[in-house]
Amino acid sequence: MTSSGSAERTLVLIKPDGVRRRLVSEILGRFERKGLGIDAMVLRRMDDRLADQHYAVHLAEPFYPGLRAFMTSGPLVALVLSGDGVVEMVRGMVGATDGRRAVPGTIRGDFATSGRENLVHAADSAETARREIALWFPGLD
Ligand SMILES: Nc1ncnc2c1ncn2[C@@H]1O[C@H](COP(=O)(O)OP(=O)(O)OP(=O)(O)O)[C@@H](O)[C@H]1O
Repeated sequence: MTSSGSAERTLVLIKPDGVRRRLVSEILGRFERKGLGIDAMVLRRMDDRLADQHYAVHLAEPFYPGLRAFMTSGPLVALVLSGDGVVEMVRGMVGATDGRRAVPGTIRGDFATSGRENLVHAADSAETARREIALWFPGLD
């Protein structure tokens, strides 16, 4: 672990498809080469309870049961990235939700062809990032 003081932070997940497809270093490398800090990182599985907490806003969505089954289907990599403006910057690097519509040059645009198995999650606001970091890395300084 490294620490980068009080810079803005975001929570990113390299989803189970990213681990299965051996894209962890590719995805992580993009964030590193961009110049973002890695403040915390772990390989772990999401269980149903954590999925329900992480995706609380999506519990009632028709796609949620499939999303939960996918997100709990294997290990994923959770990480906290830091840097000025990192929340918006990382969302831009990840690209549109549906890999079929994501622009080339983005992670999903380059590597995903699915609306569900889209490789990466990134918090969508500073407030969401704080909530998700507390969920995945309780006690992180
Ligand atoms: N219509 C759908 N069908 C299947 N899965 C979906 C659909 N919409 C969203 N998902 C899945 O649920 C996740 C959360 O949806 P959301 O709308 O928050 O997308 P996002 O903000 O681009 O993605 P994330 O929150 O994972 O960064 C998506 O990343 C995708 O895996």
